[in-house]
This record gives sequence, structure tokens and C-alpha cells, in this order.
Amino acid sequence: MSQTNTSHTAFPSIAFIGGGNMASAIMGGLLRQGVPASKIIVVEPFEGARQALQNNLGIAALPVASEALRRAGLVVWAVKPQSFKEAAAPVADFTREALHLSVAAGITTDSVAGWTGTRRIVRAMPNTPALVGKGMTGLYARPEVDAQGKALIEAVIASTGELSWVEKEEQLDAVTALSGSGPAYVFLFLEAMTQAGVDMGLSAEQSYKLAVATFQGGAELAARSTESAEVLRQRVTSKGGTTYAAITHMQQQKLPEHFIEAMRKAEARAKELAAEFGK
Ligand SMILES: NC(=O)C1=CN([C@@H]2O[C@H](COP(=O)(O)OP(=O)(O)OC[C@H]3O[C@@H](n4cnc5c(N)ncnc54)[C@H](OP(=O)(O)O)[C@@H]3O)[C@@H](O)[C@H]2O)C=CC1
Ligand SMILES: O=C(O)[C@@H]1CCC=N1
Repeated sequence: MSQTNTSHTAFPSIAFIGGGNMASAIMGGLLRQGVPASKIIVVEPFEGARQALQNNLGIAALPVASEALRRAGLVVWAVKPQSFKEAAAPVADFTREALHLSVAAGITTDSVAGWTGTRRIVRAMPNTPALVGKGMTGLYARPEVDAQGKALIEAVIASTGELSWVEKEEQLDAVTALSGSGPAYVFLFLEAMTQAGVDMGLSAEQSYKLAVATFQGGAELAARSTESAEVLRQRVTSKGGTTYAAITHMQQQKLPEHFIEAMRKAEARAKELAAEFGK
């Protein structure tokens, strides 16, 4: 991963198309980094979302595309894959000279190029921990994006956490299945672990606290350790002990295999989204 030299003073005006969850996470990161709210323009048709942007982030949003978009040097597409084509039609004429960054799952840069009339496109797959500066984003740049463009994208995304470039665009579907959707898997495990704690006599509050701290601690240990996850797991698993009982049951139930299968469903869905909504 290369480092960027782009400071926030060098940021162009940035237009967000769609002002929902993911756009807010990226805007929050930019503001934390010192980018002034006046450098950010948002197009967001839903009044509730526009109010939330104003109240929570101090960013004013337009209900529809307008000439104001012409001043954007970077356009961030943060609409659902299902709405992308429709959202692009009124925006494209104002933004042909800009660099484009799409976070939409599945939608290929060929589709985005067709809708926006430019090939200067980076496709990204962020995740919601971006809201607290702990995001992980996979990135793919078309060959038409130069080093300066990539540095700008890195500076924007670095404000939300870590990033990793992929060489082939289709690898972003794997990133989507892994780190894009991944926070939901973590939350599902948190729900199940909390429920189990409650069933065994702990309060819901205490059980949740233990579960969250266990994920944080486990992830931090893995991040700092030179050992593999398998070795770290074996260190917890005393022969004939409690962890052994739990892990053996999970393996007998083929939990790892089911988990891998589930992630392949997410990857397949990314490809379906491209086929259904990329035309
Ligand atoms: N949430 C996640 O964890 C992640 C999401 N993504 C991707 O980010 C994108 C956005 O997802 P997310 O932020 O969760 O979704 P949200 O629904 O929170 O945000 C999308 C926003 O776009 C608005 N919108 C709809 N149509 C238009 C339009 N024509 N012009 C401008 N804005 C429009 C929506 O308004 P309204 O509600 O009125 O329709 C909504 O506020 C998706 O493509 C998703 O694949 C990527 C990584 C992770
Ligand atoms: O579920 C989705 O389609 C989006 C993309 C990754 C996370 N949320």
C-alpha cells in the first residue's frame, strides 16, 4: 500500500450522490480529517437524510442534481446498485471532467463509465466500521486513473480506516463478500454469543459486553501476532477442555464449511447485482 501526499488543503470539492449510511461514514472521516463542510456537496432526494446530514455533520444537501456539481473534482457514488443508473442520468452532464469513486456493490466500472461518460473511475468496497475510523476498503482503479487520482482516493479513504488495492476488478466481489458484508457476520456472532450468555444466566448487558470485548481482543491479538489464526485458536483450545467441546461441535456441524458457502453466496449476489442493475 503506497502512502499519499494529499493533504486536506489539496482536496478538491467532493460531490456525494446519495447521502445514506456509507456516504455519511466517508463524509464523517473527511470532516474528522479537517476537510471543511463547504467542500462537500451532496445530492440526496430523501428529506430525512438531508436533515440528518445538516444536523449531524453540518453538510447541506441538494434534493436534485444542479450546476453546483460542476465544481466537484471528485464524485462519490453512494447509491444502491438498484438506483445507480437512474441517479446517474441527471448528474452525468455536470461531472464528466471529475474523477469518480463508486462504492456500489457489484456494479462494474464499465457500467459506471457508460452512465457517467468518463473512464476515470475507481471502484471501492468499504465497510461500516468506517463510521468510527476503523473501516477496511478494497479499491480497484481503471487504467485511465493516474497516480494523482489514486493518491486523492487514498487520502479520502484513509480518513475512514485502512485500504487495500486489488489488481483485477472481479476481486472486488470477493472483498465485498469478506470485508464489505463482514461486519454483519460479526454482529450475527455477537447476537448469538450474547443470547448464549443470557441462556447461561448472565444479564444481556454483561453478556454483550463480554462478547464485544472478545471480538475486539481476538482481532487485536491476531493483528499484532506473527502466528496464524489456526495457531492462536489452538492456544485457546486445551485438549479435552471447554473450548475443545465447543469447537468440536462446530466442526461436526460443519460450521466453517457453511460459513465459507455463505460467503460465496455474497460473492454470487454481487455478480447478480451487476447483471441485474448494470445494464
Ligand atoms: N451499508 C454497507 O455496509 C455498505 C454499502 N455499500 C454500498 O454503498 C451504497 C450505498 O449503501 P448505503 O449507504 O448502505 O445505502 P443507503 O440507503 O443508506 O443510502 C443510499 C442513499 O441514496 C439515496 N438515493 C436514492 N436514489 C437516489 C438518487 N437518484 N440520487 C441521489 N441519491 C439517491 C437514497 O435515498 P432513499 O432512501 O430516498 O432511496 C439513500 O439515502 C450501496 O451501493 C452499497 O452497495 C458498500 C459497502 C458497505
Ligand atoms: O449488503 C450489501 O449489498 C452491501 C454491500 C456490502 C455491505 N452492504
